[in-house]
Amino acid sequence: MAPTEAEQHPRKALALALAAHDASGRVTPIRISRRETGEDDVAIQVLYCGICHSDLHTVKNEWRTAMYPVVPGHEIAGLVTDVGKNVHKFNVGDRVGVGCMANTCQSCESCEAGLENYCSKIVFTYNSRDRDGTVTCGGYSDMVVVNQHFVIRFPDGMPLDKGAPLLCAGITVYTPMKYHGLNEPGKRIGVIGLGGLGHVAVKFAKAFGMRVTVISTSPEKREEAMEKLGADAFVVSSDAGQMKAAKGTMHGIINTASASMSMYPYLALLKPQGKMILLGLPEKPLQISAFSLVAGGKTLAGSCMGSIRDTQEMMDFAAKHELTTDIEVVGAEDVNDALERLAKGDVRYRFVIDVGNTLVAA
Ligand SMILES: NC(=O)C1=CN([C@@H]2O[C@H](COP(=O)(O)OP(=O)(O)OC[C@H]3O[C@@H](n4cnc5c(N)ncnc54)[C@H](OP(=O)(O)O)[C@@H]3O)[C@@H](O)[C@H]2O)C=CC1
Ligand SMILES: O=C/C=C/c1ccc(O)c(O)c1
Ligand SMILES: [Zn+2]
Ligand SMILES: [Zn+2]
Repeated sequence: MAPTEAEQHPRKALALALAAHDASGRVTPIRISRRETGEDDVAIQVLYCGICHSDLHTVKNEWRTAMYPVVPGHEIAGLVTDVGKNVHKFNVGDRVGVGCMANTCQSCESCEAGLENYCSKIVFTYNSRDRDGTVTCGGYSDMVVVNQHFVIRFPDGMPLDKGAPLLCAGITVYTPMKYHGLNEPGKRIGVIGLGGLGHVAVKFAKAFGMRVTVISTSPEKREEAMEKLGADAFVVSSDAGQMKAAKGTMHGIINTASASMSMYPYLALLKPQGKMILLGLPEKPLQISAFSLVAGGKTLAGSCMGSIRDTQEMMDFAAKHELTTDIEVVGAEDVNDALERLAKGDVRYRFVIDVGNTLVAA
């Protein structure tokens, strides 16, 4: 494997990674450089990394932002291998994780308010311009080096493989539930899209004591949604009768659909003054009529990932409730197959790469 031009850190450690090189989205093994562990850094041996639909949008350049070669992965779980001299919170051997953010300015209004996820200078974990001018590489890689502020502690007893997807999918659904009052026992919440984010949304909503309706394009997910995940109701969005029966029943909806949609039938499911929180980031615009919001005094909001403080809170809440994710573990050699299956919705409900055992030099 030839070193690539991504090997540009002046003081560096070499790492093995899977990178996409063009909009086919196919990944191949490459060597990349990581900066040496800085004073405030934590070096982590990656053992597991979830495959988020954002990885797929990015490697296929659906958001027109790809800076190839792209090394995706922001649901990273592993072990600390080295810490900088200013790091006192973590020790070698600790079980840790990294989510969507690798750095922020830590001084703007959002950062000061503990909402780093809305920092205008955010450095995403991958495909983002880092402070030193290099492009960040994510967790489809055997090691990462991250500023200590962005490292999350795995609670005792939470498995690294099933816990990894909480670092993006988990915090992304937990945050809007917390900030929009969609965590109150007895309230009825809808979850659009039973995928990586959606299935975790159902689990958090049930842990909060809510009544949950899944709104899905996939009738075959009904039984599992209700019997395994604990959803209280399941509505097939293409079934006009089911959608009509569910009209006006929901206090809030968490919308995780990865593809564009007409919002009209979904907004009709909200009670008056209900809220829909958009999480999905489809490449094409959504269709929406003003009447579907104005007439019922409804709110349409967006939410992006979550703060570091909330991520740790979410992990601790999940551990307390024995809440993890439903995963299919794949080897590094099967990541392209997994990406193709994710594009088709053929996963229950998150692929997680067994990086530690399978991403090894040939
Ligand atoms: N806001 C944020 O901070 C974040 C946003 N995201 C974005 O959220 C989206 C979901 O991510 P993830 O859960 O990983 O993706 P998944 O592919 O795992 O799940 C998406 C689900 O959306 C549903 N869906 C697909 N197409 C349509 C459609 N045309 N109409 C309605 N529903 C549809 C499917 O569920 P079903 O079969 O039940 O219909 C599918 O399983 C992505 O766009 C991702 O980029 C991800 C993380 C953070
Ligand atoms: O999977 C999470 C991705 C979130 C995200 C939000 C906003 C944005 O511009 C991105 O590139 C990614
Ligand atoms: Zn993600
Ligand atoms: Zn900031």
